[in-house]
Amino acid sequence: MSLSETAHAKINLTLHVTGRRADGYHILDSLVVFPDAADTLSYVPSGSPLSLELTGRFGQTLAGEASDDNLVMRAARLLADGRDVEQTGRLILEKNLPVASGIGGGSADAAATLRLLDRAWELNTPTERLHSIATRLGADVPVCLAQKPALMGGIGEQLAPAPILPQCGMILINCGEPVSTPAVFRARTSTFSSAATFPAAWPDARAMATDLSHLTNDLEAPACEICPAIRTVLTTIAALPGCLLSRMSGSGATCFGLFVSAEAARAAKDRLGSNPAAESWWIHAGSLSF
Ligand SMILES: C[C@@](CO)(OP(=O)(O)O)[C@H](O)COP(=O)(O)OP(=O)(O)OC[C@H]1O[C@@H](n2ccc(N)nc2=O)[C@H](O)[C@@H]1O
Ligand SMILES: Nc1ncnc2c1ncn2[C@@H]1O[C@H](COP(=O)(O)OP(=O)(O)O)[C@@H](O)[C@H]1O
Repeated sequence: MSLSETAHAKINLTLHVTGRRADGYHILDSLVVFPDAADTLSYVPSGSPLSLELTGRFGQTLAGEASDDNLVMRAARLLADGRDVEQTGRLILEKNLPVASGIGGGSADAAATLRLLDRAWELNTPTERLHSIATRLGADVPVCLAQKPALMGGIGEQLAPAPILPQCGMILINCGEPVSTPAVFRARTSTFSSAATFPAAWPDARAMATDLSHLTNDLEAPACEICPAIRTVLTTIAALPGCLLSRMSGSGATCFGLFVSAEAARAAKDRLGSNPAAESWWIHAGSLSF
């Protein structure tokens, strides 16, 4: 019987860089949410050694890289490490999310692999061990394990519950240019922000957008220097009817717009049809998955 997992995109509603560790990694303070845009990872049992097939709009983007280097296969190997498990079966990754785009697609796939193979191989791995494996795979992988809104600290491994979020809609736009995360961290100025403070809950999307507008993504300015097309996307989103807030996610280049509802976000997406620049963009409109 085949099994599958949904790997939701990760969006940093805010991202403050508050410090830097001796090893060069940056200390972050970020409010993270998960919209309904996602990759899908499936597992089909077989007696053959574990393999990975890539499908979906962005499958070809990853096809040039060795399958063993894919975060899915790296996650599988780490999960099996030191366990009595035969690493067999077919993994099929439907890659719907743009690659190297600030929405943690690879991290979401790695986390989905840990959840999926833990079930498929009947490992019952303790949560703390899954978290520790996730941390070794990448700074964004731990938050993608539960795919729940979270306040992310440390370099990404410290997780606390997010404020209670209101219903809202979100549009995501990626201009198609991959952006290197280390390059964006390197391009930032040397100043650090303080950690953000949040209320316990927001009554509605407007109140949330107002509070978020006083906070920042500290990687947005350096990413715009590296990839000026991000500015065009941000301006386009901000001008959409009903947009409450526009901002870049992670290290870019994907930007999001907040709306009162998924319907409002979809209506705004329809308006983009008349924008010639949008023809080559990846655009998603929907809601947050709680
Ligand atoms: C910036 C963020 C914000 O959520 O998102 P993305 O832009 O990747 O989506 C993440 O911290 C990215 O997490 P992830 O993509 O897993 O990073 P990793 O593979 O662990 O690290 C890639 C590189 O980014 C830099 N890095 C990453 C995380 C961090 N807290 N400090 C850093 O300085 C380091 O140069 C590191 O070598
Ligand atoms: N399953 C995967 N999906 C996306 N990228 C992957 C995957 N496996 C390995 N990678 C590598 O990880 C890098 C970061 O990808 P990604 O997670 O999409 O970036 P971001 O966190 O900025 O959205 C890519 O450049 C790619 O080479």
